[in-house]
Amino acid sequence: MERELALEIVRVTELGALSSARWIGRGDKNAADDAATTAIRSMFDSVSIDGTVVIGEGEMDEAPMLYIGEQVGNRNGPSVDVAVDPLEGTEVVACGLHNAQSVIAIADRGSLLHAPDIYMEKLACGPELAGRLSLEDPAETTLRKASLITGKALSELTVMVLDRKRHDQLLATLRGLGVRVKLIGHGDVAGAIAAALPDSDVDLYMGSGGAPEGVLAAAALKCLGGELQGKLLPEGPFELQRCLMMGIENPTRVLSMEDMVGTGDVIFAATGVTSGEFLSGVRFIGKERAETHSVIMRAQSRTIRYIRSIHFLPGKEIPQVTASRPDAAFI
Ligand SMILES: O=P(O)(O)OC[C@H]1O[C@](O)(COP(=O)(O)O)[C@@H](O)[C@@H]1O
Repeated sequence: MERELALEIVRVTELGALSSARWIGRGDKNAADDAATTAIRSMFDSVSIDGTVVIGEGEMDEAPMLYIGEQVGNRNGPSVDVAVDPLEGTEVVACGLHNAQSVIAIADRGSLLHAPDIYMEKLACGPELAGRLSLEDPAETTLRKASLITGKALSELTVMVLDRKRHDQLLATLRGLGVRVKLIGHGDVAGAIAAALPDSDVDLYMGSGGAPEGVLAAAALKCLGGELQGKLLPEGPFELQRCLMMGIENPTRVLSMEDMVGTGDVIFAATGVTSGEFLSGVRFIGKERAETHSVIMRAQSRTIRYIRSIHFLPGKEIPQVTASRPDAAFI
């Protein structure tokens, strides 16, 4: 993949973020998601790829746009798989909370795992720990190994975890060991990435979240030299069947980076919608301008590029919040 493609991709996440940011704090997560999806779908038409969505807004019968199998791009470029979450953190935007992003990863055709929309157990870490931990180990063993490898005392390790009831047992173990726990309300793509950024204070990301988000995070971690191991958690025969239909033969085995993102090049881009672990959110400046913060990374070079953009809004197709919404009077 040409490196210039990274810049084309980040333009797409920027527009997704700008469009959904109009909906911050308006209590309407579907409208926020629709705005990002519509913007990203239209912007993809100008991107120089022959892309197929493998992770998107759902199956063709569930989603009008960015559905699994949809062709995107202007066909004037490489054949790639596309994983896209137009708005990672729909609830976050609806409630005006932290950690929402527009996220896209592209990789050579056939590289990205077709992950069903079910939960996945995740263990993510940075380059120092990559290849040296196992999701099969109990949490305590993982922490003790991490402590030995990094030379940090258990009390100096920081683990990021989604704040969910289902993680009570994990949290009890971590607290019992004396490690520092950073809880996040939503947005585990950013959470997993935090474990691998060179300037981050997070050592590990642990716990379960969405499987599609797991693949997106794995794409980012590949660009950072980190690792994400995942284990799908199908609940009941329907979800199990869904895994099989998506070509995952043994749905409960541990999935490696290679299983999730292949061995070739990957480009990952994200733009903050609300401020989070490593990206600031959209800031509207007066009536005509808005500022965005994005990251673009490429596995081949492992450069991490942060882009701050000041957009001139009249020149962009950003859907307005419609007058029928309760707070439209303030727009
Ligand atoms: O809220 P749950 O059911 O625990 O699911 C966790 C998932 O939800 C998120 O926090 C937000 O997902 P959405 O964008 O679908 O709202 C993900 O980052 C995470 O993987």
